[in-house]
Amino acid sequence: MGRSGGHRNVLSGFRLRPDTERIRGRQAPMSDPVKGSVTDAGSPQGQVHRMVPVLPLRDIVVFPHSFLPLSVGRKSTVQMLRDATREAAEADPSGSGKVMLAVLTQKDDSVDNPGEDDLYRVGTAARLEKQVRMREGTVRIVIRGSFRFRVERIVQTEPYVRADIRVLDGTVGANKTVEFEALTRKIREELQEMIKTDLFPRAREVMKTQLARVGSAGQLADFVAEQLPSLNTEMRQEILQTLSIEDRLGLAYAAILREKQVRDLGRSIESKVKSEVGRTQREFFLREQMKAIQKELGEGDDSTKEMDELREKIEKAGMPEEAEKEALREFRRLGRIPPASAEYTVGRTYLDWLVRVPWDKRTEDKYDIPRAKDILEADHYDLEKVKDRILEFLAVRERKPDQKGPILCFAGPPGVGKTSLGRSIAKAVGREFVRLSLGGIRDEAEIRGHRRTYIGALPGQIVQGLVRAGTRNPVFMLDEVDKLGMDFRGDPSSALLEVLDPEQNDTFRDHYLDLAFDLSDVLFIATANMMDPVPPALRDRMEILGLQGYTEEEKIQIAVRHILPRQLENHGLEEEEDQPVFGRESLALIIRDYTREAGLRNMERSIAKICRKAVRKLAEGEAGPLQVSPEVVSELLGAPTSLSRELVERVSVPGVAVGLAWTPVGGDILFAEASRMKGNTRLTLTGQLGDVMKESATAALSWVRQHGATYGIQTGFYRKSDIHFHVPEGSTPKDGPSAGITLVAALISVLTGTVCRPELAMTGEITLTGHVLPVGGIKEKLLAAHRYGIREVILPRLNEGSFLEDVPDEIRDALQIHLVSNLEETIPIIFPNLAPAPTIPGPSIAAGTTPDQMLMQ
Ligand SMILES: Nc1ncnc2c1ncn2[C@@H]1O[C@H](COP(=O)(O)OP(=O)(O)OP(=O)(O)O)[C@@H](O)[C@H]1O
Repeated sequence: MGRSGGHRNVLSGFRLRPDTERIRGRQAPMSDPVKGSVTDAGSPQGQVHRMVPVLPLRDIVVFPHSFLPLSVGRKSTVQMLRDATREAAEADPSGSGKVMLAVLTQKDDSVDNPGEDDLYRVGTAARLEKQVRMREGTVRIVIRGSFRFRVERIVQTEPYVRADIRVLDGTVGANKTVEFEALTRKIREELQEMIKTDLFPRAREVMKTQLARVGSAGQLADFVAEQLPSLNTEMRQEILQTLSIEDRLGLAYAAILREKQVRDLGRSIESKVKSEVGRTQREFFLREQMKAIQKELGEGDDSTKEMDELREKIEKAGMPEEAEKEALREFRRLGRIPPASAEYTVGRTYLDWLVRVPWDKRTEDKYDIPRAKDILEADHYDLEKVKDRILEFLAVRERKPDQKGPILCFAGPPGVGKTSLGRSIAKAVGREFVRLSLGGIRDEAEIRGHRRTYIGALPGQIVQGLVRAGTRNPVFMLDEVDKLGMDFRGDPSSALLEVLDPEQNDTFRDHYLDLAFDLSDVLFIATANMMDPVPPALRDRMEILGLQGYTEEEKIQIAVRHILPRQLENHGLEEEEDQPVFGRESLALIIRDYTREAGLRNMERSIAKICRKAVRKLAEGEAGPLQVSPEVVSELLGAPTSLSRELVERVSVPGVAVGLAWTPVGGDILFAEASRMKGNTRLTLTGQLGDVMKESATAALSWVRQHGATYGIQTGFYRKSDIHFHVPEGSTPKDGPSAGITLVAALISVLTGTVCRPELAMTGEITLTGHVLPVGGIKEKLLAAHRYGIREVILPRLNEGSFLEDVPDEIRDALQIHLVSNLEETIPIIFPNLAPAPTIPGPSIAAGTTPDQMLMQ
C-alpha cells in the first residue's frame, strides 16, 4: 500500500495533502462533515464483522470521521479492492452497497507484504467512497473513517489479509462532559491560536471550519492526533487505542504542548537560519557581482588560486611560531573581507611583506682567510692597514662565529673605496650584500617602519634591506651614518643604536611587521665621511677605520688596475682591438684638471664618458682602437676645470691669500679675502665663516695691529678704517681654526698692497702672541694642494710628525714644505719683499676685550 504522500510542513504546522487536490481538484475537507454528537456509529458496539478485507497503511493512522485520499500501489491491495468491490456489488445488486475496509497501520513501514504480526491490532473501519484506476496500475481511493475496531482473528493472509473484527466503543466516560469542559476549551484555544499564527490564510479558513465542526470531546482528541504534525505514528496509534475520552483528551493536550515546544524551537532555528542565510546570500551575491565585473574588465577570477598560493607561501616562509600564527590569523581574516576593499589591500600587503622576509634563509659563512686576502687584494689597491684590520676581524669571526664584536666603520671622503670594501668582505665570506644610505633620514619610522594603522605604511629600511638581500645574514652596509638627521619625528639614531646593539638586536621589532626579528646574524658595517657628527653613543659601538684620499700616482694605479678594466667591460669593450688606449699623461690630466676630489668618483665618471665616446666612434665605423692622448681627453671631456688658472687670477690682487682646509669630502683650498675701507674701526666678517673662524679673524686683526709696523704697516691704520674679512663658500662648507695664518696673510696683503704668491698655500692656527699651532687633516690638505698645482705649503712645525708619517713620499717630493712655529717666521715666507723691521712689542691686551674695543685702541 502506497502512502498518501501527505506533506508535513514543519514550519507552518498542519498536514496538507497534495494528493487530495489532484484527485478532487480542490482542497478536500479532512473530516466528515457530520454534525452533532458522534459515536463510533455505523455498527453496534461489540458486534463482530467477518472476513473484512484489511487495508494496511504505512505511516498513517486513520480515525473515525477521517476522510482522506490515498494512493494504492501494492498488487495485493489492488486485487483486494477489486474483490471487495465485486463482492459488495454481488451482495447488493442495486448498486448502493458500500465497500467496508478494515484499516490497520503497519508497525514497521519498511515491510512490503505485512502479515499478522506486522499490523497493529486496533484500527478504524472505513468506507470506500471513491476509487479511480490510474494508467500505471495504481488506484486512487478516498476513504471515510467509521468506527474503531479490534482484530479478533486474522482469517486469511494470501493474497491479502482478511480479518474478523469487533466494533469498539470509543466513547468511554463520554457522560462526564463537565469534567472535560476545561480541558476541551483549553485544547480548542490552543488549536485556534496555532491555526491563526501558523497557517496560510486559505488553509487557515479550511482548518477553522473543520475545528468548528468537531463536536464531541473524543472527536476533538482524534482531530488533534490526526492534525498535529509533530506526532509520530506510535503516538497517533496510542490515541486511537485509548478508548477513555478523559485519557484521550489528556494525551491530546500533551501532544499540543509538545507541538508548541517544537514550534518555538523551530522558530528560533528559523530566525537564526534566516539571518545567517540573509548575510551569506548577500555576500555571495556581491561576490558574484564582483566576479562578473572583473570578468567584464578582463581581470579574471584568480583570487582563489592566489589565496592558495599565499597560504603555501606562508607555510614555506619558515617563520618562527609567533610570526606564523599572526600570518595565518591575518590570512583567515583576509578570507572574510571582500577583495575590493581597502582593508583587504592593507592585509594583503602585510602578508606579502611577511612572506618575503627571510626568516630562515641564510648563506653558509666561508671563513677562509687566505682566500679573503686574495679577494681584498684583487679588488683594492693599497689600503694595507684597512685590509689587515678586516682580515683580523674575519679571523676572529672564524674562531668565534657568534662573536658580538665591534661594528666596523669606514671613515673617509667620498669615492675612496668604502662601499667597495664592504662588497669585498661580503664576497670573501660568501654573504649577500645590501646597502642603506642613511643620508637625510630624519624619521625614526624610516629605520623601524610605520605602524600598520597608517595608510601606505611600509616596513622600515632594515627589514626592506633584508628582503632585498633575501637572506637573514647579509653584510649590511649603513652608509653615511654621519648624515643621520633628527627632528620632531623621532631620533633615527636611537633606532639605529638598537639595530646595532648585540644585546638587543636579536629581538628587533619593526613597527610594521610588529613581530620580533633576530638581527644578530647580520654583519653590519658603517661608513661616514667624518666622525664628529656621529652621536657618541653610536660611535662607541663602532671601530673606526680611516681611509684618506689618494695621491695622483695612487689614482693612476687604481685607474689602470681596477677602474679601466671595469669600465671597458661595462661598455662591452672586451676585445683588445676595440679598447681605447689611455696614456699615463692622459690619466694624470683627467685627475689634475677634470676632477677635484680626494676619491675616485669623478675620475671613474670621466673614464666612463671616454669609453662611451669610444663605443660610439666604433659604432660609426671608425676603425682601430681610440688613442686617448691628452688632446683627445680635452676634446672628449671639454674644457678642463683647472683651478690652477683660477688660482693665479684670484690671487693677482692684494688682500687674497690661499689657505688649505679640511672638509668632509677631503682636503680643499680656500681663498681668504680681506679689504680695508674708510670708516670707523668696524670689523665685518662675511662669507662662510663659522664661529671658530670668526675668532681666528679677530685674533689675526689683533696680531697685525700689534706687529704690523714691522712690515711697514702704518701704526693706527685701523682708526679711520673698517676691515672686512670674507671667505667665499665654495662648494663645501669649511670651518676650523686652521685659517688663522691665511687671514693674517690676507690682511697684511691688503694693508701693504702686496699680492700673495698663487703657488703658495698655508694652514695653521694662531695665538694672539703669534704662535702657530698644529692643525688636523695634513694629508688631505696636502693632497688638495697637489691637486691644484700648488708648489709650496706652509705648515705648523708641530705638525711635522704627522707630515712625515702620513704624507706619501711622492707628495712630499712634489711640494716644498715650510714648517713654522710663529708668525714672525711665516710672514717673510709669504711676503719675501716686506723687509722685517726690528720687533717692537705692542701694547698688551686685557683679557675679555671685545673686537670693537680693540679697534678703538
Ligand atoms: N683602493 C682602491 N682600489 C680599487 N678601486 C678603488 C679603490 N678605492 C676606490 N676604488 C673605486 O672607486 C670607486 C668609488 O668607490 P666607492 O664607491 O667604494 O667609494 P665610497 O668611499 O664608498 O664612496 P661614498 O662614501 O660616496 O659611498 C669604486 O668603483 C671603487 O671600486
